[in-house]
Amino acid sequence: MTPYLLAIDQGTTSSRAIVFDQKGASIATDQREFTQHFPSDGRVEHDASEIWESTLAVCRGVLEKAGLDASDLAGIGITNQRETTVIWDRATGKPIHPAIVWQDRRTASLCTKLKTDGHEDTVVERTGLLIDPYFSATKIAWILDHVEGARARAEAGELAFGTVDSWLLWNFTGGRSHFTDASNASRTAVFNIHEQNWDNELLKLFRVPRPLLPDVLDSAADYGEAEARWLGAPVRIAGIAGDQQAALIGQACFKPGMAKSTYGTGCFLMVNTGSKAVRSENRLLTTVAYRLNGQPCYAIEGSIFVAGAAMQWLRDGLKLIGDAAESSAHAQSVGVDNQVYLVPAFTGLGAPHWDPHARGAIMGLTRDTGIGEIVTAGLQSVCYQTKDLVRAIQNDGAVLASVRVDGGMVVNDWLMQFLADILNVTVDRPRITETTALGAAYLAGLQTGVFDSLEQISELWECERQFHTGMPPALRESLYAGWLDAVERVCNN
Ligand SMILES: Nc1ncnc2c1ncn2[C@@H]1O[C@H](COP(=O)(O)OP(=O)(O)O)[C@@H](O)[C@H]1O
Ligand SMILES: O=P(O)(O)OC[C@H](O)CO
Repeated sequence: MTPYLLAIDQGTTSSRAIVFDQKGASIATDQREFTQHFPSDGRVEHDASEIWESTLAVCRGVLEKAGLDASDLAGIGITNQRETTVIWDRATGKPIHPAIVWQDRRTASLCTKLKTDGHEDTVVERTGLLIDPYFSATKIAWILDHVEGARARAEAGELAFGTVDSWLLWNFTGGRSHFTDASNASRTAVFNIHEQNWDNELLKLFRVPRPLLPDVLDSAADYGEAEARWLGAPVRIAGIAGDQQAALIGQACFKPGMAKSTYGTGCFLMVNTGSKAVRSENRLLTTVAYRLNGQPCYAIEGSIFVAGAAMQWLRDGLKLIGDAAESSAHAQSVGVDNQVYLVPAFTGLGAPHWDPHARGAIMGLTRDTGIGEIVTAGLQSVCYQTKDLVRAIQNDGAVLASVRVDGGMVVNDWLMQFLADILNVTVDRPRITETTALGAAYLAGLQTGVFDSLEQISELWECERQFHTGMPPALRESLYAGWLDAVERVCNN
């Protein structure tokens, strides 16, 4: 059997494809950024066709770079930005509206109304989520209410909804497969994570017609075949997971208590809770980490909307840096204790604050504040936000001895050291930081027989560097107290 696996990582800002071998080593990578559309305050859209075209381009590109043909692949694993909502016409395969991205806040007032009407408890109980514009359900309703005739067409079964995994699968299979996996379904707010099916009462509450929805499969499953016209030969699509869940798998966090934190556009901390769906008392989410052989494994998740996006804003919006990597030099010269706080609530605040109306701020400015202080505060905000999550997790009773990190930001040593310092938790950076794609490859590998078991996968994980705290407790406390004060000022709750 051919040992290569193609992982597609369709992220918020770029589409990536990586070929892995049977040892989990990456053979070649291809990546393409695509257009971000910000039509007005709080709105974020993608062109779903551009998502598909960029994905196809990187799949072709990576095979060329690896010097492989599609027939050399055992299978494809797809991982994706989650919650982002695409609705398309089943007959033409064309989207009826731009994709509404997970960061989009346009449904904030609808969410407030649903909360005021007392529905949040049912949603938390059944889905593990909260009522927030972040999740797909209100985005689906918004499209159906704003595209002429869409609601009637959805009821009549003429339209299909998908998160990005389903959209890519539909395109790869020429419209033959309309599926998603349990981890992606668990981010829609209409999937009952305990019963593992779409919840009729929630579908009614959010006004989501059942005929729109894909069937939900295990994360390692036979999803269909990518047609030969795309990559030159048919290839099995054998694994799907939301990108944060895929990172948990790529980090081999298979045992309860194991945690990973991913630093890309946003930051997502996840702790495996095994077969138990633990309900957070501190406004964290309960989610499906993965489902294998019909058995769901659950996780607690803290989601932060802006992490690397703050660096992008400093680079592209304020033009204070030419490149995200320049942030390290600024931070090294400024140091940790500069009293400037940047709260990057550009699209509201996620866990544990959940305030869609909050907006960003920079506080503590003095006459001698310069570019360095602001850039450093941007980096520090990522760590302070993680501390908010870790505190919530610890208040829920979890013991976090260490956290495995990944994502584009973790190459920044200064950031990783400050993270360990402020969390007072050991930070483990793996040798392979492309864990999201790796997780998708592992799922496809499990289904196609390239990998036998989760135990075998666990043995492939290797630590590249550990960061231990060296910060005096009093400094940690005073820095964090300043952050809490800054956050309180931007919240409207
Ligand atoms: N050296 C660095 N220091 C700080 N941030 C960085 C560094 N290198 C990249 N980044 C940030 O990491 C993010 C990219 O991470 P990535 O995991 O590719 O994101 P995504 O998957 O969300 O598109 C960008 O927001 C970028 O600003
Ligand atoms: O594209 P990323 O890596 O920022 O991840 C997006 C998340 O899946 C949103 O929930």
